[in-house]
Amino acid sequence: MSSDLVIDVRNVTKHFGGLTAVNNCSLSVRRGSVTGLIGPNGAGKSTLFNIVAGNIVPDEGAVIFDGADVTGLAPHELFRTGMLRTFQIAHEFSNMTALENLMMVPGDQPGEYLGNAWFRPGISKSRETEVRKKALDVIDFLKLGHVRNELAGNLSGGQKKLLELGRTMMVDAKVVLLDEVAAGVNRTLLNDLAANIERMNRELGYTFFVIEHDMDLIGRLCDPVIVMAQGEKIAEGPMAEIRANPAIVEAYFGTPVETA
Ligand SMILES: Nc1ncnc2c1ncn2[C@@H]1O[C@H](COP(=O)(O)OP(=O)(O)OP(=O)(O)O)[C@@H](O)[C@H]1O
Repeated sequence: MSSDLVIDVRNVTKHFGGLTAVNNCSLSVRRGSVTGLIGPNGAGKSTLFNIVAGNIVPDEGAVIFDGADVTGLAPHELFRTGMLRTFQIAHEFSNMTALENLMMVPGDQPGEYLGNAWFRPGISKSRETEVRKKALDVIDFLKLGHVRNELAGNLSGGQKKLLELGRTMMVDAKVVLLDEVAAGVNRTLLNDLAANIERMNRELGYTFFVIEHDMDLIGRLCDPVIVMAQGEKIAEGPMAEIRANPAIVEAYFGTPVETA
């Protein structure tokens, strides 16, 4: 075990019936890195990601998070250890403002929410003030001040993604799992989103593990990039190296990966 590794996937295998989606796969995410996971369709990326996030229990192998074996823990249990996956803002939250959404991030206890005395009559005023201040800091960091009182349901696709990122900042995640963050976001907002991920990483020290089909985004954000194919890790390195490896590009992408 190395304290440098925040996620350490060891010899993980997952079968679906007769199909081996993840095959004795080992990979790790270094603390402070933005690590990308790429590979062709059906390579096993989502399955591996779901195993790390606690949504799927592997048949074999272990997931070590921050030095502790977390194999088989449910997502809410992982949440409490500091591993967070961004999800689309749930439907019931779309009628709350951006600021309220941040204040509704779960706290340490199951069923507990950090903020908003309206939902938790017992919450102390000072606690609510503290959570509100934190939410405002997050809004400020992500430059969402102009929409802080806008209902989340009315935000643009990119603004919603920023708000999802903001929710991870409310609980000081040790690692953020980002799943297809570019999907449905236009280029301009994607730039904004990428810049914020970079700032969270460089200025605040967040670690990211990113699964993404957008190679430009992967190239911009991630180092290292891990390549999976047929359930196994086949390469790891800076995107420039991955792109320059004709065997990987041709065998696993079919066509050369365009340079950003
Ligand atoms: N719940 C499931 N039941 C049965 N087979 C599954 C299940 N989930 C994934 N698979 C299969 O496992 C293999 C790996 O799928 P997975 O979704 O992990 O790949 P991926 O690399 O994420 O692909 P994509 O880039 O297309 O999302 C595929 O052959 C897929 O059909």
